[in-house]
Amino acid sequence: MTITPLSLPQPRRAPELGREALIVCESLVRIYQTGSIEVQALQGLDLVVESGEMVAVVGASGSGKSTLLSILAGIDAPTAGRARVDRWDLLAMSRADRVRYRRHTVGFVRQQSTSNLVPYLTARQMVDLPMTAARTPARTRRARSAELLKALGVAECADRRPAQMSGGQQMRVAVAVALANEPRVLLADEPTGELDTATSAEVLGALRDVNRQLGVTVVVVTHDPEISGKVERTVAIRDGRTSSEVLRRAATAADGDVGMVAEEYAVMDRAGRVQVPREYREALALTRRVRLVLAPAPVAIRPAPADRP
Ligand SMILES: Nc1ncnc2c1ncn2[C@@H]1O[C@H](COP(=O)(O)OP(=O)(O)OP(=O)(O)O)[C@@H](O)[C@H]1O
Repeated sequence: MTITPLSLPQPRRAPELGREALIVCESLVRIYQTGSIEVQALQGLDLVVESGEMVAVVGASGSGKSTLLSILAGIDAPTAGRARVDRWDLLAMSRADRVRYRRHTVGFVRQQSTSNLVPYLTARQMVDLPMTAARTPARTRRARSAELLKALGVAECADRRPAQMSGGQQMRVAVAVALANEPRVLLADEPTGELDTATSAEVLGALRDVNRQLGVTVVVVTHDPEISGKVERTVAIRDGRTSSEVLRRAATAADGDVGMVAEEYAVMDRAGRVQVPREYREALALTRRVRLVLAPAPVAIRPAPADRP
């Protein structure tokens, strides 16, 4: 019997994953242990975010989105794998490093706007608080609070307490608080989860401004198609792994109109594993064995003859 070998081009050396990136997660694992029960919230997740990007993370309930964000926020520690943000290795941080990291490198906004805020403080006092903890001089603190509240469109709330603000204003003040110490990364967990459509659009606008005008890298976990459909990159998590990504870019049509084009990509991990989307598997009747073909496209995936109906 003769076996036709695959004819492969000379291998190119794979570059190190995300060497220049701001956020790199590789084969990230988080196992929660409750009694004798183990839950694998993250099962080898890969994620690379470049400095200056705005990325939405989507996925079904329980897929591991909040776990990922808590790890990136320095609140939770991974069980295994690699996670680096800026110069920080999130698996090897001391307690003191973790405090520094949370104070200066990342800002975190939670879903309930009220849980981000202190009920008896004004917006100005709340933005001041993280800077006081970082021993920023009073004059700089005053200037930065005013600047941030203005940049987020809530300057008129400076002397108001949370109860005197709308849900959208509370969320924008929470973003200002998260940005007080000039972090490079803003992490937001379902920031529009409790808001109506108009207010959600307002908060999305604020996150975009933070990204584009202040140059902060934004990672936002969301179920809200208003957010995930409007950012340049949406990463989907399934069962604790990144399964696919949608990239959006502006394109000019033949009639000269500029519109957004969205392209979906499957994500391949370091071991070369790709999850073929269910629609493709069903449409092509792919089951257990598949045939990989190198030409004419770089790689085509076809059903193995025996698996064909
Ligand atoms: N502290 C914990 N202890 C035990 N299990 C946990 C803990 N936190 C999360 N889990 C489990 O880990 C898995 C992932 O949870 P996670 O909250 O990250 O999902 P999610 O995608 O954010 O879900 P949702 O969209 O509902 O917020 C779930 O099965 C969850 O029950």
